[in-house]
Amino acid sequence: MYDKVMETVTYLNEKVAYRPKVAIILGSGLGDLVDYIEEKVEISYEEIPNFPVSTVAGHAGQLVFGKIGGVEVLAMKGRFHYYEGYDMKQVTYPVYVMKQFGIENIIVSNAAGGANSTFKPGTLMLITDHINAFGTNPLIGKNDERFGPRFPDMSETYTKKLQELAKTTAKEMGIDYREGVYLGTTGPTYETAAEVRAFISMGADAIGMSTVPEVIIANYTGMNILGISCITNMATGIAKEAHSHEAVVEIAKRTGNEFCRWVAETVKKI
Ligand SMILES: O=P(O)(O)O[C@H]1O[C@H](CO)[C@@H](O)[C@H]1O
Ligand SMILES: Nc1nc2[nH]cnc2c(=O)[nH]1
Repeated sequence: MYDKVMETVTYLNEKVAYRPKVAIILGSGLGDLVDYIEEKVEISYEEIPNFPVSTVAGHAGQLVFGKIGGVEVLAMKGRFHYYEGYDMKQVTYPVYVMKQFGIENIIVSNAAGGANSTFKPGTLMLITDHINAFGTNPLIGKNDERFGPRFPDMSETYTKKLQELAKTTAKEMGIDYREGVYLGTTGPTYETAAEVRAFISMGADAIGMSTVPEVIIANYTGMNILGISCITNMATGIAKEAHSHEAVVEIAKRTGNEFCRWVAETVKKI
């Protein structure tokens, strides 16, 4: 794994002159953030040695290097999900690459169902913590100390300093946001109403099918982490209507403008 990651890193080092300090993983329908990136260099996942490829609608499958207000960034337009059939090492492969590429800060975003009944579709939620309901962990297997420790601490997974930065920025910009706990499941089914009731009793405010594996690896490798969920629908049982991924992507795109403005301004201060 280490050699493969370094092969990918070498390729990127040769391909682009950028050396970003911030990476952004864009969730379903949130790809428009790349419109805020100037002097872009785009690379398709297909071209990158050892990189998986995206198979989900709303996930383009490109690394986008460039600048937001002078700050060099790397945006991942399209992520990998466990339900696509990738194993956890493949799902989290880009995070290993980002870290070895020298990136110290990661912003993870997602489209998620609202489990907190005070939320509504379009709410932006700053992730304060998460619950791993995948039933597995991307760090299972032999540990490579070059990446991180065998037993990573997760007592401050979502970096307090970055949360404060995002909150101050939101207040300055008049952006409305909430805070809460993201629960990640394998999908690809949306939840049953009974599962949603169980997840609420566990402390979930938002439910999705991503983010947790990436964050586990980012924390393990020692990155600073900021997470934002875009609530695209209320979770099953709270919502009256059935879910569809098309509706998820549409709401994410509609809310995307606020999300993009918020992330872009926050990035400038990192
Ligand atoms: O988490 P992201 O990739 O934003 O997408 C969310 O939306 C999709 C379901 O509609 C799932 O992939 C879920 O995880
Ligand atoms: N698991 C899950 N993922 C989502 N992604 C967007 N909405 C939802 C949802 O309600 N549940």
